[in-house]
Amino acid sequence: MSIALPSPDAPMKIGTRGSPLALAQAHETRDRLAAAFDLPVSAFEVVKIKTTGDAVLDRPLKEIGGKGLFTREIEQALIDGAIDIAVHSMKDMPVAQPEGLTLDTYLPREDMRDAFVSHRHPALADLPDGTVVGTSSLRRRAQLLWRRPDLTVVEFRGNVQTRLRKLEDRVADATFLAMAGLNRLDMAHVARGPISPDDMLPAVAQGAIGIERREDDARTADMLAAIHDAPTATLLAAERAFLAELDGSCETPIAGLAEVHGGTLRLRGEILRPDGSECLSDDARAPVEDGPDLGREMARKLLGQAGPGFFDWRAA
Ligand SMILES: NCc1[nH]cc(CCC(=O)O)c1CC(=O)O
Repeated sequence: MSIALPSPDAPMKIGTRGSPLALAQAHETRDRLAAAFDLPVSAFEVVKIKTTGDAVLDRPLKEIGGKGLFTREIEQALIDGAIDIAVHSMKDMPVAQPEGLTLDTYLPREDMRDAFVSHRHPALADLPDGTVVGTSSLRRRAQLLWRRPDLTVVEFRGNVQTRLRKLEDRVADATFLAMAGLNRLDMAHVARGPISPDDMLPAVAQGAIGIERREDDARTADMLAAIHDAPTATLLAAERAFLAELDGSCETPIAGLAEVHGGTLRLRGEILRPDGSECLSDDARAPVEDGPDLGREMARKLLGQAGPGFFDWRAA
């Protein structure tokens, strides 16, 4: 196989959102590609793209609505040929991609756990009755209220830096962030520590970076194959099959986590009512290659337990 590699004169264009975390993820992708092909980083150009989700900061995400809030403009740039690859947090990605695009390259998964962040309280378990916590994640809100109905949850939008400032301003006394994001920003020190998945099951695909390309772009496909992490793909195949069968989007409180130990895949899944009044969960094991089947089965089982009405609030 011989492929024409990108060069400083004809760089590969890497599309990304402009947030510090998105840029860190784009740079990690660039550095892995440069290392794999012994290219200078100047053979790559990082192109910042503003999305609807970045532009609208004054409303809760669920009100702006729609799938692909943080991805639509980036995927359009890919389709238009303005960029060659797009780097995404897999947890923000819908299960299906637009016609003509492929999303099947993953970097090695970072820490998939949520982090507890608070200036005033050392741990989630120590939060006094009635503490005000901030999150814009429907999943974290529902999980917190399920375990701790006494807590007051307030909307907390913005990037990591914005959220930390809101804690300082005492808009809330604790918040939750993905460990992966903090690690990639070299900001793990702002967390009191990771939260065990037993206490807060992470979002499907949390901590994984995915790289999207045009389906018919063979050179890019060949290059991406060199940095793809197959173990991460195994985990995400199970988790995203679970999500797909639930027809999940960012409007639905869903959690899912796959892990492989000794050749066996363990999948934990959870669906909740947004107000935390009900939580349905499952925990099952299967041979590694059966992860997607296990994900679909688990989703159907939970949907069966939920019965009609569980997701009715979505229609409102
Ligand atoms: N919804 C925003 C988002 N998308 C991905 C991450 C973190 C990185 C990751 O999970 O890979 C975050 C921020 C957060 O949850 O703290």
